[in-house]
Amino acid sequence: MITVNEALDHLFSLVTPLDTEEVPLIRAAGRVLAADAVARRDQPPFAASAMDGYAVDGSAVRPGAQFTVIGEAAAGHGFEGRVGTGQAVRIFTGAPVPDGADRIVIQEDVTREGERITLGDDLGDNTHLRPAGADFRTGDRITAPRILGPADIALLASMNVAHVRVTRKPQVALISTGDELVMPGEEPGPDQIIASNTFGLKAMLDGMGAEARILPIARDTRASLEAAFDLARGADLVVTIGGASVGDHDLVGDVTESLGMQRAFYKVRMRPGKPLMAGRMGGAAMIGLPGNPVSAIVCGHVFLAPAIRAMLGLGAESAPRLSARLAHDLPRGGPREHYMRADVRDGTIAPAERQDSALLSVLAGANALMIRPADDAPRKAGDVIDYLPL
Ligand SMILES: Nc1nc2c(c(=O)[nH]1)N[C@H]1C(S)=C(S)[C@@H](COP(=O)(O)OP(=O)(O)OC[C@H]3O[C@@H](n4cnc5c(N)ncnc54)[C@H](O)[C@@H]3O)O[C@H]1N2
Ligand code: MOO
Repeated sequence: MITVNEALDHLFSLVTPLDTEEVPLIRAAGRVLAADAVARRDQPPFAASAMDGYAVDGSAVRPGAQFTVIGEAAAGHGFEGRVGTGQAVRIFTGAPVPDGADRIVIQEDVTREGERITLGDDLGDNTHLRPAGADFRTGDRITAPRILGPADIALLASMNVAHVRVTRKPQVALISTGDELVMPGEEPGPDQIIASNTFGLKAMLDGMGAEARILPIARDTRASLEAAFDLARGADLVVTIGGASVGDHDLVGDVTESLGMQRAFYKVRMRPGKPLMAGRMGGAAMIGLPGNPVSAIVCGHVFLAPAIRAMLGLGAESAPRLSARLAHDLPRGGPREHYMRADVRDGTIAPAERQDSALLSVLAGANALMIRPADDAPRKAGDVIDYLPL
């Protein structure tokens, strides 16, 4: 059986960064920037006031100094003239600072009578002025690749970049397999359960910038599975769930082989997730996940997420790990790398008591997958151990 890292390397060789498309800014949040975006202007485009007050020549500012107000500068309406000796312009936040002025005295520090102002005693030395280009200048760049968050979107808008080039969304087809499954909301028979894995995986995939399609459940017959693969045409990645193991009704391996899949690997030395398979089928990458709900979601974090990031042009990297101190002693580990549902709090990590790969409630209550290497020696409380944050 191959290791998790070997399986990941195979997976990265099955996927490539996708082509790109241009989208309006309003559609760009969460997308991956695929080409540098370049500022089309300076911000601010002029020296601007940071406060409401009076614009004056800073060299004349001292307690008790007097000025004559000769006009007004507001945001969107600058003052056309020049501020001369002994003169001031009433100014508001965001307005262009008029020629001849290089300091704003805030209105709290001023007494005004008619057009005459007198400065107070405690003026400080802040000029309350934002120089032109203080935020960014024409030609400044936001470099690709980068997942565009709200601050990036605001910055792009401010740069007057209305369209950006992003990586196309990976199209993922999700196929549940099994006679026991019905969709949420349907009435299950006495031997049936509700399909959950496709829903959890779709949430994960859509959340990271892919577009996942849940296909109709494939029944445990070759014809039904073949029909599902037919519906998956056009996807960049086809993911099956269940039917991957060695039982008489586990058909995914056989059917994909007869449909021409070039298999890269089958079975990984990990727990949960052992009966994982992957390869290329038609124009798509194919990953067969084990059916146990926690196995499918754990494989989603460990394999699907890095594969999607690679397709989005974000590089071929395993899921980022953090580390914490063990809350209590652990006995010797097993022969497979073990991804244990765990709770991290204040730098300490405690694995959940129950680790059966069918227990979704335990997964939903966890905030980390603690990683015990294969054949891990017994551990002591306080030992540092890696985990994937959930
Ligand atoms: N003799 C052996 N038996 C099993 C082995 C083995 O090595 N030898 N491996 C076990 C391991 S580990 C796993 S994991 C499972 C995986 O088996 P399959 O991938 O074939 O999955 P199924 O048998 O189809 O389903 C397992 C389990 O999960 C439920 N399931 C399936 N799909 C869904 C879904 N979309 N939503 C919710 N639940 C789902 C299914 O009803 C089963 O209960 O095999 C072990 N057996
Ligand atoms: O690998 Mo299975 O996924 O241990 O339950």
